[in-house]
Amino acid sequence: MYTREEMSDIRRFLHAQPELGFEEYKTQRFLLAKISEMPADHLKVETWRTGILVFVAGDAATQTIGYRTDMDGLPIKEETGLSFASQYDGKMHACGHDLHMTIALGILSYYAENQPKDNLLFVFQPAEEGPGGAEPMLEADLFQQWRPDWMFALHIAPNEPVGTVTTRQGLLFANTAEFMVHLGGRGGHAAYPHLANDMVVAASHFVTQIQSVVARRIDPLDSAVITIGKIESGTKENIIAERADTEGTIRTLSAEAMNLVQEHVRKIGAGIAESFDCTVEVEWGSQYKQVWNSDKVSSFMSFSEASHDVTFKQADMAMTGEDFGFFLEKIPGFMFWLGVDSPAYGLHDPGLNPDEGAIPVAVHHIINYLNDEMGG
Ligand SMILES: CC(=O)N[C@@H](CCC[C@H](N)C(=O)O)C(=O)O
Repeated sequence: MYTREEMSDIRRFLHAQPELGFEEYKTQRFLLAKISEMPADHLKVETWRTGILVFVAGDAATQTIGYRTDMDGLPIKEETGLSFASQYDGKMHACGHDLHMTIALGILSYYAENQPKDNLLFVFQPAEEGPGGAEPMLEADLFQQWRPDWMFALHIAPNEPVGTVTTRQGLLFANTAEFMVHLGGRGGHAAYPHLANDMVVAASHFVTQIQSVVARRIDPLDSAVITIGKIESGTKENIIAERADTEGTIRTLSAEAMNLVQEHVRKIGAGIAESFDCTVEVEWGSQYKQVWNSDKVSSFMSFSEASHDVTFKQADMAMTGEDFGFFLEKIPGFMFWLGVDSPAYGLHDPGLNPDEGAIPVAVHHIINYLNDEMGG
């Protein structure tokens, strides 16, 4: 089994070479190389696109338990100043997937040396940040052949100290939908606005108006978020822009609220086209299912509460999204947060700097929990 230092080396190597969704080629090669160094007697290893599945055969199996990690980085320029910072300009592991992969490898290295009683399936899943690897992976014959009876995963929590795990039964993460809105009008000279059709102004109205959907269309006792993370428009201060392209994401606690927000984004887009006499195209990107923890989470919560190695806290619902929700829609299981103590720089922040002390904490806690679940 890996030492703390070996796991730190693995994490730093992965951190230095983040790759975007379905481009995790070097990541996959590195993980396969690490797995190939482990005793292989009871392991079966297969690749699926840029992901990997490792089936660990139990010696008296009555069930298969799945453990999933995501693999991709984000299009963010790293600003941590760390010695092992990203070597790829404009890409960063800013959501902790480098830690998630290291923890999965750490647990796997233990079970490669210590055959478990039950079967285990280690799921190295690409493209969590987008376009979404969970849904097609779940449908793949390879996954179905080893389909686990239940499965779980973790996500780093920058706002919690190392040694803390938090989760809850029921809804943990929100429903999400990415959208792109393209507005097209007529460009022209800045001095003659009446002869043009300014898409900077149209896009500004669109962005402002959709905020009223959350304030005025959603039941205040329900919840929704609309964030526009990107706007591209124009070329120069004295040229009226003929195009504006916006990208955003919707988060809701309920499927009903998601349908309602999507309907109003479409309607507001059509209204902008009408009032600004321009064209509008609303495009939908990946849409993730909520992360719903089944009652399988209760054994993890009571095990963690009783554990001397971690402090357990009840989690609140979060508006983050996770395509692990697709697995949990079909297979019972749960997700939990792992404290990594980076309160000043959260998820998707160029300064995110998780404490690596969380890696051995997670590896040992999960091994202890799995052994307990397998009756060991
Ligand atoms: C945990 C986390 O940060 N997850 C991402 C998931 C991406 C969802 C999707 N690409 C979207 O933006 O709708 C998150 O942004 O919550």
